[in-house]
Amino acid sequence: MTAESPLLRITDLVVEFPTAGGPLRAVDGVSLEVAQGQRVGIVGESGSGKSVLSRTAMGLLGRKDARISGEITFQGRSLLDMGDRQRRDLWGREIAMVFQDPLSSLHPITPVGDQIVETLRRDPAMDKRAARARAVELLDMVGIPQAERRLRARAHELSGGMRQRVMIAIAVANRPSLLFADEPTTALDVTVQARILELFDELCRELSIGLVMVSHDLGVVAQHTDSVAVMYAGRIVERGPVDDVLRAPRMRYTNALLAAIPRMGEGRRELPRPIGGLPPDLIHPPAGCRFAPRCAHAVEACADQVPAFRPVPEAPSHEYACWNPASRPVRTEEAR
Ligand SMILES: Nc1ncnc2c1ncn2[C@@H]1O[C@H](COP(=O)(O)OP(=O)(O)OP(=O)(O)O)[C@@H](O)[C@H]1O
Repeated sequence: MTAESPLLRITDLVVEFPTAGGPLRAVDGVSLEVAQGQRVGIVGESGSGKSVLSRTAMGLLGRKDARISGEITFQGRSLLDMGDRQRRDLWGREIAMVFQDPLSSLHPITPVGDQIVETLRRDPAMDKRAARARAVELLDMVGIPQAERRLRARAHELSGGMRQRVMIAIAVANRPSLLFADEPTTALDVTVQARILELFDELCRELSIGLVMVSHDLGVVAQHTDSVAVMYAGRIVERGPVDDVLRAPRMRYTNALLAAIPRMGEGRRELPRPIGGLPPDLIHPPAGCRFAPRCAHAVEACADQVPAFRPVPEAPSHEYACWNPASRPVRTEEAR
């Protein structure tokens, strides 16, 4: 992550929802940076705050929806203080999004080609003819065969993988600098998933797009991101270059997440070990380390003192928040 001018900078973000039981802090003091062309993964158990964090960073969740404090800047401009119109201008041009379910994002009746053309024509310099030619190029670029013919197809006439490719073509149509992908391949079968993830890799490399990928799948993040932030109960508890964090995790929860991955066909001897216990109540979270009540390695400090981020001495961009960290890689061979 570059310190000078990241594409996206999130500083001390808190997102709190009012609920009948009291304020629920879904994101609690998160800071994160994404540089141009950098692929950042956000991982964590269900309910850890990944989607709320990314939806707030995209500007989909704002002060009207929740109590938000902290700062989010995109290319130096504050996203939280931006008016709706300015924000809409950014979407589809500078900031793009791909979600799990393309059917709900694509129009059911309008041919996909027209939907791409419409996105392209947000640029006033783009006439209809040029937009159509560019739409063919885009479908071709995302690996849709017979692109010219496919322009006329409607969403339901395409397979799940093709629909996700169309969504990606729309997302990158105006060469955004930042792309959010929330569980982008979860609904797809493994082979299609691999091709789509390779496509993201290519797009980030060739168009220098910064990518924020939310995923519960550590294997996907290990192979298709440069750095990773591990979330637990609204906080980032470990972060850094993906190879360091997932090969040599220090925070016990990251270890537990890795141990919980089911693996097939690798001749493994150990069975996946699901994380015991339940995530904490975010209205009344534990006082110290939030993972402590479920952690087999908890020491006295964990119960009432929040662990601060500490760098790993031999790899200082790898940081973790744990009072009793793993002293060396515990399950190195399983990280990938
Ligand atoms: N609009 C809302 N009002 C109240 N609570 C909410 C709201 N949206 C999310 N939450 C709560 O915020 C917490 C974080 O949710 P979030 O969806 O970000 O988790 P996640 O890590 O993305 O989970 P998953 O992997 O299941 O999508 C959860 O406890 C969730 O119930």
